[in-house]
Amino acid sequence: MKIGFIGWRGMVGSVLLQRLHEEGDLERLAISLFSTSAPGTTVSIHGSAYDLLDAYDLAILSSFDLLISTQGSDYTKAVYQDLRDRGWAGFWVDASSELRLAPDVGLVLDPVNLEHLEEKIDAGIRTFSGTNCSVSLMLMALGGLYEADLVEWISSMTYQAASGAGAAQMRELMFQMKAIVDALPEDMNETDPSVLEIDRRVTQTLRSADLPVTSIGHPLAGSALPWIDSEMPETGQSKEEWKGGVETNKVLNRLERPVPVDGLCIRIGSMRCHAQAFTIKLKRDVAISKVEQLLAEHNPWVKIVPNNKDDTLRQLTPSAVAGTLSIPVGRIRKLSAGPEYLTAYTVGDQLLWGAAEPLRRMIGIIQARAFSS
Ligand SMILES: NC(=O)C1=CN([C@@H]2O[C@H](COP(=O)(O)OP(=O)(O)OC[C@H]3O[C@@H](n4cnc5c(N)ncnc54)[C@H](OP(=O)(O)O)[C@@H]3O)[C@@H](O)[C@H]2O)C=CC1
Ligand SMILES: N[C@@H](CC(=O)OP(=O)(O)O)C(=O)O
Repeated sequence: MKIGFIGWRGMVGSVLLQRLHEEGDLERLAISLFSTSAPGTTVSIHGSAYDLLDAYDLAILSSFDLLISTQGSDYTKAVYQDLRDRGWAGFWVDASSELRLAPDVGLVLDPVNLEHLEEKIDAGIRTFSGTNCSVSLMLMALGGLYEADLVEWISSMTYQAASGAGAAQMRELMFQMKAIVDALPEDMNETDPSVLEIDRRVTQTLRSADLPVTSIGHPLAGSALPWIDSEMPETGQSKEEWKGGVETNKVLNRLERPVPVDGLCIRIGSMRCHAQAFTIKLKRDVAISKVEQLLAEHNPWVKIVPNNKDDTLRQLTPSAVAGTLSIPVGRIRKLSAGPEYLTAYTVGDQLLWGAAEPLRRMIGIIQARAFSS
């Protein structure tokens, strides 16, 4: 199987490259790298030299059996249809949202929908997309409840990291934090200035025209932004909130009889971990011990965090989870609204399970299903 990778230099792409290297896939699969900006040059990555191929050369692209793109929607728009129009029948695996909702495109999240993905490959589907990061992370965390068909509806309130908006936003978040710190006296000690003076300076900095906001658009450090992505017509939802419902049901192959998923999506000053607080209406009263068992048994990455203060604050935070594949789920308890109302909270690295890891695993699934003799 001849594999080409476009977008390896970007944020999602470099995390994918790192994972391919860690798993030995990079060397074992002899992957070729493409570039939109510097074709013809040679780069050295993880000890191997790569001659970069031209990411806009349709003849070269169409000589590959599998193309994996983390280059973004604009690139997909620019080449994907032209490739298909010239008869290319290889596999296209894409991180962007460009093709996700097309009927003949599968959404990749194999710990949740492996059988469905295999059926699609067998049925001749050759285009697959990664799912929205909040959706992937929610399904990794709550897959056990969906699998047991216990979910009547879910409200998901998200706390999303800067990385979901892009590398420039992650950098700008740090510059905003620096501007805040720079506004405080250098010789500040435990008592001087007063906390009210500190607060005054912080607020003044956040409202200042000098605060760097070119990428994020607004102060995010020391603040929170309750709108992610564009506005959807009529419903009042942000596009990120809308994706929560549609993409969840597409991953679960339930577009005909969808489970309602809705809530507010909030950008916070976390670097690369999204957190989500769920209110779940169960179809029936299920004991907490059973809920925990279903969640824990669903996949090897989900981890139940006991609902106490110490475990929660040690294990269920972006600082504990960033850079790992772990999907901790905690704060699991029944709400006072009634025995069918459950709450839970999860944290996940949005560049790993939220973006790169499902794509990496899809390479192996395609190889096993379509290329093993
Ligand atoms: N499924 C999911 O959950 C998520 C998906 N995404 C999607 O993944 C796609 C890629 O996003 P992201 O990784 O943030 O894109 P980036 O902007 O980080 O990278 C995209 C491309 O930009 C080019 N580039 C230009 N300047 C630089 C630079 N200084 N450093 C690195 N690359 C540079 C590179 O192309 P070249 O080498 O050819 O010049 C690179 O491949 C998007 O469609 C995004 O929506 C993002 C987050 C989560
Ligand atoms: N929109 C997500 C990132 C993401 O997954 O985007 P997309 O659905 O376009 O892949 C965020 O900002 O956190």
